[in-house]
Amino acid sequence: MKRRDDMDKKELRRSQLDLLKAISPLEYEQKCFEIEQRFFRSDFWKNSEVVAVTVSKPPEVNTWNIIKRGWEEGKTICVPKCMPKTKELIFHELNSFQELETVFYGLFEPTPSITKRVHRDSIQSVIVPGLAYTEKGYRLGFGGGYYDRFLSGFNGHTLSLAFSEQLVENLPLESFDIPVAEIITENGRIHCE
Ligand SMILES: Nc1nc2c(c(=O)[nH]1)N(C=O)[C@@H](CNc1ccc(C(=O)N[C@@H](CCC(=O)O)C(=O)O)cc1)CN2
Ligand SMILES: Nc1ncnc2c1ncn2[C@@H]1O[C@H](COP(=O)(O)OP(=O)(O)OP(=O)(O)O)[C@@H](O)[C@H]1O
Repeated sequence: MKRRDDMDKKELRRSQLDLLKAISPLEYEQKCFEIEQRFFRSDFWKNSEVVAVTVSKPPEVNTWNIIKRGWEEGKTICVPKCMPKTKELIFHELNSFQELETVFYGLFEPTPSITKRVHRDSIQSVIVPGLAYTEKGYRLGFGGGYYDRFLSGFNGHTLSLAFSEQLVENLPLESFDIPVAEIITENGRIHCE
């Protein structure tokens, strides 16, 4: 039987996704632009040479321009690959969108045979994805527990990009949940620590 918190989370995921899907295309573009602009001005971005980021899929905040800007600025951009059996997340250096492949869930992942693996210790900063966040930086993800596992033992900087619609009063918290240090929305920056 599923635990009560898991059921809550499942419902929360569904309702957050519905909320995000209801953002109109023009509003989506504008908010993504504002989040991006604020992000590029942040110390997080300026001080990170090796950055881990997901390849976004709507209705998530768009990360494609961040990847491109990173390449322009000579940063090392690492993107995640899921290991479904162990629920482990590994990162590979991405230098072209053509190095991506679709493995499952309609998500883009690095093609392992043509990209170099980057170990966790070499990653300075991680942009952590999620569906909902509290102002303390706690996060509801897609449910794999991939980032919770990756972040336990990660000592670098963490940040999430979110629409203000993704900020919630509270979330069902569990012992393994690791908060992100800051959140950038179209309206401002939240310092969580
Ligand atoms: N763009 C993007 N890429 C990303 C993430 C993300 O949030 N956004 N991830 C962030 O972690 C990882 C992928 N996360 C995943 C999380 C769960 C499942 C999955 O298989 N889910 C179950 C349902 C789980 C549930 O609802 O309880 C399934 O579909 O069977 C797949 C991928 C890595 N890449
Ligand atoms: N550090 C960990 N060690 C072992 N199991 C974990 C850890 N973190 C999470 N899990 C397991 O992973 C499952 C999914 O966790 P959770 O619902 O918190 O995922 P999520 O935060 O929504 O997803 P993600 O971290 O991928 O964005 C849970 O059943 C949990 O037991």
